[in-house]
Amino acid sequence: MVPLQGKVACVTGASGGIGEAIALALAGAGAKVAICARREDQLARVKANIESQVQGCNVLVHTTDVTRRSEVKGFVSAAEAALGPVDIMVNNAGVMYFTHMAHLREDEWEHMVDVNCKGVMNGVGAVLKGMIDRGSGHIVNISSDAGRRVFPALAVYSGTKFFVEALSEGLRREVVGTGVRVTTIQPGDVSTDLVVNNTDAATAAAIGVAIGVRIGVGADVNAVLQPSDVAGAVLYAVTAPPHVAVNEIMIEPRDQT
Ligand SMILES: NC(=O)C1=CN([C@@H]2O[C@H](COP(=O)(O)OP(=O)(O)OC[C@H]3O[C@@H](n4cnc5c(N)ncnc54)[C@H](OP(=O)(O)O)[C@@H]3O)[C@@H](O)[C@H]2O)C=CC1
Ligand SMILES: CC(=O)[C@H](N)C(=O)O
Repeated sequence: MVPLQGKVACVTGASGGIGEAIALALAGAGAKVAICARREDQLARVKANIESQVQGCNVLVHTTDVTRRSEVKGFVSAAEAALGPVDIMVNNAGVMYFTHMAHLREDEWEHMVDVNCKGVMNGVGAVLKGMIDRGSGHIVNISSDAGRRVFPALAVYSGTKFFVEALSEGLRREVVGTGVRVTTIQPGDVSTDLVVNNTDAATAAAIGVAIGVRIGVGADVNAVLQPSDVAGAVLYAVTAPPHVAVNEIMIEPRDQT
């Protein structure tokens, strides 16, 4: 079954982790896929991976920093020129730093706001008018369970994900009647490299989390999600019948408290 045949999908932050899995799932469902992130070598790896698994697929790759509005518009323009109008925009790029605020990692605070908040706004801004003009389109914002409750040492990160929730809910209410749908996905712990570049070892030790390694290494299989689990939630939302709005999906490992 190819439920997304003829559809065009853009995925930000698709050089690994959840974004890679989402791009693979959308391509597997028949969509023409464009991916972006900053690391060219990893984007090339993802393109090769998807094309080896999905017959006839040709993934468009665009090096993009989502904090730069012009680059996100450039990504969408490149996708539209090569593939056609964007039907599905997945704003997935994100960063997370475990850090206590008293440690004043102000650069990390700002980086989270820039990528997680401004990056999502830039993604919305690049596709919204076209979707409204065409009377159809689906914006999927990758939030977090941290967009629903605040976790230790994630004050700023949780703030950014609460922002994603508020922006998405506000947008959804504004576009009612236009044919555009908006979904947030709120994953719990997923086995990715999200905290590999964390540096606040004192905070990590204090709250008992592992940084500098892939999330979930050594964890019980029921205590961590795989990126493909999150991709499945995205696929559910974007393949729902046109009259159905899947506004939010919280998906956590069975044994996460
Ligand atoms: N893993 C988890 O437990 C959870 C993750 N999430 C969310 O899922 C999303 C994906 O994270 P995940 O896959 O886990 O983490 P990864 O670190 O594996 O992936 C993050 C992706 O974002 C990209 N990215 C980061 N900064 C930028 C930027 N400035 N411009 C463009 N792309 C950027 C990275 O690419 P590059 O470095 O090449 O630019 C990479 O492709 C994030 O929004 C995260 O908050 C939500 C809940 C749980
Ligand atoms: C709060 C969390 O750690 C969540 N798994 C996320 O990475 O967003």
